Amino acid sequence: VSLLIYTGPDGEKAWPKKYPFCGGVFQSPIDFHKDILQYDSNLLPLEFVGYNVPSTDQFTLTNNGHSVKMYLSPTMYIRNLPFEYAASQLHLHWGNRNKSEGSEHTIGGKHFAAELHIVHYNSEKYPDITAAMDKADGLAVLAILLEIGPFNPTYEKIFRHFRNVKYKDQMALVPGFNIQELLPNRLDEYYRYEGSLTTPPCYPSVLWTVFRHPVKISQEQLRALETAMYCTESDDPEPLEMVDNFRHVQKFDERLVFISFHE
Ligand SMILES: NS(=O)(=O)c1c(F)c(F)c(S(=O)(=O)CCO)c(N[C@H]2CCc3ccccc32)c1F
Ligand SMILES: [Zn+2]
Repeated sequence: VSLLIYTGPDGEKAWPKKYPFCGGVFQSPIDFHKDILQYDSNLLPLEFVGYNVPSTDQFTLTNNGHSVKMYLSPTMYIRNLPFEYAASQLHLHWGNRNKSEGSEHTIGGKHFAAELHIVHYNSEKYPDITAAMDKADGLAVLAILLEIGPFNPTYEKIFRHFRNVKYKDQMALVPGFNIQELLPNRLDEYYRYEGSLTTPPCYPSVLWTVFRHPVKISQEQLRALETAMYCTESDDPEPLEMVDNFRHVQKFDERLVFISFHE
């Protein structure tokens, strides 16, 4: 998927033509509203191993033309899921400077400003993410909803590098830090459902964990996210701003979302 388009004639409605799974079952994202939620007391707080990466290590941040993503190390993994899932990368979805409503998942029909995804693969069953990404039990993605509040120094450890990945295929090195600090405080309160990748090829291979509580970043940090990057390469005569890179919520019939908390 070179220049993944979210809007216009080649937008998300056209994805199924080239990527059949995008028109298939178990598609993400979805809206969480009360009549599809069911409390499940077996949903334990997630445990993270190796997330506190020393600053002597470095993560590669890159602009891949439709998101900004940071590669993580497979020494980072999640316990307390059906299998052990090793970290692969994190990336973001956002709106635009006039409409800061770029989250993919919504709660009661409400969009949040943006959404961080940390993509993991089932390292117990598969050697790498490429082998795992089209398997029903292949991926686990953590989703953190972002909203406006005070300046967030942990997010700034990534955001400060946006000026060096403005254009497609540019890269920057980010000193290691504790990735768990990107998550909300209540790791025990989340939505859980079986869904898909929200970009082509849209494989229905993702165990989604969407944390109940949003994390706050400042208006300025959000503005930087919404205005820093382009989908196009640095020498492209017609630059295309990287904005509104979120998929709209999908139909969710006859399915339930399990919640680890009492409303
Ligand atoms: N919202 S999401 O979590 O569904 C999701 C994305 F939204 C997204 F943009 C990407 S990607 O790596 O930028 C490009 C995918 O083709 C991935 N990347 C995943 C999917 C395929 C793949 C293969 C190797 C490494 C990462 C990924 C992704 F899982
Ligand atoms: Zn994503």
